[in-house]
Amino acid sequence: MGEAPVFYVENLKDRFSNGFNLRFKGFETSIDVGDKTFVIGSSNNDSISSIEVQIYDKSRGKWVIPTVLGTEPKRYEGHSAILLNEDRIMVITWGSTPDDCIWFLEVDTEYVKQQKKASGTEVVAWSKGVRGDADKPVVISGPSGVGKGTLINMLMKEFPTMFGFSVSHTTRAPRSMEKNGVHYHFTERSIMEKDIKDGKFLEFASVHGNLYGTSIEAVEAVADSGKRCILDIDVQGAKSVRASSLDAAFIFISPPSMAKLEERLHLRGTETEEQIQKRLRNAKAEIEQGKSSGIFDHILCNDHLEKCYDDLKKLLGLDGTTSTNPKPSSKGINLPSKHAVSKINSKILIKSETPGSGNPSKNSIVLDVSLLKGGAPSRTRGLNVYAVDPNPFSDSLNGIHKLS
Ligand SMILES: Nc1ncnc2c1ncn2[C@@H]1O[C@H](COP(=O)(O)OP(=O)(O)OP(=O)(O)O)[C@@H](O)[C@H]1O
Ligand SMILES: Nc1nc2c(ncn2[C@@H]2O[C@H](COP(=O)(O)O)[C@@H](O)[C@H]2O)c(=O)[nH]1
Repeated sequence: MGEAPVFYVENLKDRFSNGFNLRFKGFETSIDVGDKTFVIGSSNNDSISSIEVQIYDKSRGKWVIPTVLGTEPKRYEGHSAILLNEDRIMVITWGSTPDDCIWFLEVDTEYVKQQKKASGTEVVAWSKGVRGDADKPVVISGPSGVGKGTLINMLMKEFPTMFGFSVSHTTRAPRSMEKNGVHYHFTERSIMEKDIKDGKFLEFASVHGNLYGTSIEAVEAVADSGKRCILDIDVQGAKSVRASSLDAAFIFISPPSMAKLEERLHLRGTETEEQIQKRLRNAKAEIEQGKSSGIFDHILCNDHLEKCYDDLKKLLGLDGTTSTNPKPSSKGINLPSKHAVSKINSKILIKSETPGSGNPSKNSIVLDVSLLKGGAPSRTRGLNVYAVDPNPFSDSLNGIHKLS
């Protein structure tokens, strides 16, 4: 069954020819969501062009400038926009690189609703689209010394192209073998506190007397590399991530006994006796919470390391029953710079607006958004992009033949 293509992009200048004082100097699009019109426009200041958002509240007849969360798209020549699921606007920037051209402005997702409630203001949030099928992040938690880091290192060594580590920030001093930017971003408390206040952290917690936290940027960096993100965080952090809109798998590692945990901390030799005792006191509460709070999807006991590692791999589908070959990549496909966008079901057709510009496979692209995962406050994953051979007799996607 063919359906009429839906093209929501309208030019505000045609629609509101007078009366509204938009501060955009260049290109803008407007999208209606319920009783609000979201106007996305370029504001040019000499060399830099970035995207800004204004909302027209039709029921109140008022313009609102929302709080904009997340990193917004940079430098573009123009953009197309289309509404998805009544809660996010897909923005395709013109002339950006393949890795940087698909963005989502979330206007009514769970995350945005939470932020609106918390701030009492109008909020929208940017999330960059990442091509491909990277699986959801994995949160690994458990008491200090249980072996989280050891298990994660084994995983990253065996599957280097599959997993990426979310490098946390901490105010604790580096251990002798630890490198800044690799094991942690070692930082001063005042700087970290300011960044937390500025909304740069997905979660943070005071752990054993120091501040630890996962920046949104750390998780985004892994998603951008196309890898599955692994977070090594304490139980309080896991609880915060669980309450956030980051869709993740939560695994708790428990020790075989407190005596074994103490022995491991002593053998590791990275803390003073006083610090070890503090970590052991905290461990009791963490184990209780880990096992009973319902935060975690899975609990693994790290008694014998190899056995625990095998169990972890099974949980992650890496026990040989699932292919670990890299999934086909759509990373290299360029979107036509100036284009028209239409939507049928979960497929967005992008057609070049530059006539006679050569190979049709370069001009017509389909974005399949049926498997979107994640979103603000991190990346939106699961975007599949392919070139198509458009049927010249039909504007509907029924006539499209996949090329790649
Ligand atoms: N199953 C195991 N049996 C014996 N020793 C282990 C086992 N797993 C890990 N270890 C050892 O225990 C010590 C603590 O492990 P690791 O540093 O990985 O713990 P962690 O959970 O990451 O701790 P922290 O939260 O403090 O960073 C290390 O010396 C490691 O080699
Ligand atoms: N809530 C968070 N906890 C974190 C983060 N990074 C690490 N951790 C946890 O802290 C303790 C101690 O770590 P150590 O390196 O000092 O031994 C451990 O349980 C980690 O899981 C974070 O970003 N957020």
